[in-house]
Amino acid sequence: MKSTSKIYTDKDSNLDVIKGKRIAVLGYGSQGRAWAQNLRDSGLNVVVGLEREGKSWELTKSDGITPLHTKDAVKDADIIIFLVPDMVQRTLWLESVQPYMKKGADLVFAHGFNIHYKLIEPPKDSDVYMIAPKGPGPTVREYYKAGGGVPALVAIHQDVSGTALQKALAIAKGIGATRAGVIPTTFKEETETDLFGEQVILVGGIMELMKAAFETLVEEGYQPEVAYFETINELKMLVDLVYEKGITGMLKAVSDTAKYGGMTVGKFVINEDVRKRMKEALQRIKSGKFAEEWVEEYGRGMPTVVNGLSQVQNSLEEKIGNQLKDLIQKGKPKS
Ligand SMILES: NC(=O)C1=CN([C@@H]2O[C@H](COP(=O)(O)OP(=O)(O)OC[C@H]3O[C@@H](n4cnc5c(N)ncnc54)[C@H](O)[C@@H]3O)[C@@H](O)[C@H]2O)C=CC1
Ligand SMILES: CC(=O)[C@](C)(O)C(=O)O
Ligand SMILES: [Mg+2]
Ligand SMILES: [Mg+2]
Repeated sequence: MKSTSKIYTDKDSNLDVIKGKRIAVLGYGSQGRAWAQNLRDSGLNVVVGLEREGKSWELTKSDGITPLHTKDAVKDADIIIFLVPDMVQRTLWLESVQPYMKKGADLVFAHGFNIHYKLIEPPKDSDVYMIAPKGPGPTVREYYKAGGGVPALVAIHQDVSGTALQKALAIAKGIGATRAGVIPTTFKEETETDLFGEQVILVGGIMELMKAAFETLVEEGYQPEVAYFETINELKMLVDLVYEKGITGMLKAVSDTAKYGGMTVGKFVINEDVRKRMKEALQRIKSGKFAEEWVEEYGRGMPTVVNGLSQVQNSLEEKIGNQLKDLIQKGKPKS
């Protein structure tokens, strides 16, 4: 184990290093919309670069930010931030950024995928760095507006100017991340851990665990509504406890019966075999096999993602969840 050498906060970062510099945020989706608005509200000079005048274009304007065609946005930009989907970045780079950008402009990422797997090979005279928020875009915006911030990782791939870290921390401050904390990492560590996290726990692991538990109860004849509350809806309340008070806090809030059952049966279900598979999943990420497979899937129009989404949408648990939605919302505290 090697712990972090430093956690950066507001006092380690200074917006002045990038004040007045022209920042082009490419893409206006989950992260792009949050970053552009947070950076603008932090007093920085932001434009948004988009390929087409469609939905994102209109949204940008209605949020009070100037949308430009990508090539016009990058033309005068000092800092170019890639916030389009990972699989779109290479083509965007080759067709609309590289030929038009100012020599030596900074290239900035929110995830290391394209640099780490060498889908983008940046020019030698650019600073290349990453600020990777550890949370979804809408949360990055929501926390910032409320005076807080979502924690992030920073990494430097190329530091030609000698000031890449200061600039990365200034952007982290501009999006609110230093109000929480920013941990230094490498493109390799961020990419591999981010992919691992979303595959085995945050997205893949939790989703399959919820589905498997729900279906087990329903197959055994229990009412789907009861199964939904038990295996899907209540998860948020327990995760919230972990978020606020740690695993210990969660354990203290549940009954002794749940503590005993959880401690013994948890290990029986999530056993050594599961850990072996987690290692296998990590191995596929480290070897580049996962990246290769994903690039190929994307090239075929993402059939697995499209079909998977429609299967989830049409599943019994989603139907039950939708039926119970009003009732669940009614019980939530109004804040
Ligand atoms: N979604 C998230 O919460 C997180 C995302 N990231 C990273 O942030 C980056 C952006 O991801 P998201 O915000 O999820 O992207 P997204 O999928 O929300 O981006 C959509 C936006 O990208 C643009 N776009 C989409 N397709 C395009 C195309 N074919 N050509 C040109 N522009 C196109 C449009 O402006 C659209 O609004 C990625 O590197 C991702 O790994 C990092 C942390 C969390
Ligand atoms: C939200 C986030 O951090 C993820 C799961 O890694 C992603 O959306 O790629
Ligand atoms: Mg992530
Ligand atoms: Mg991710």
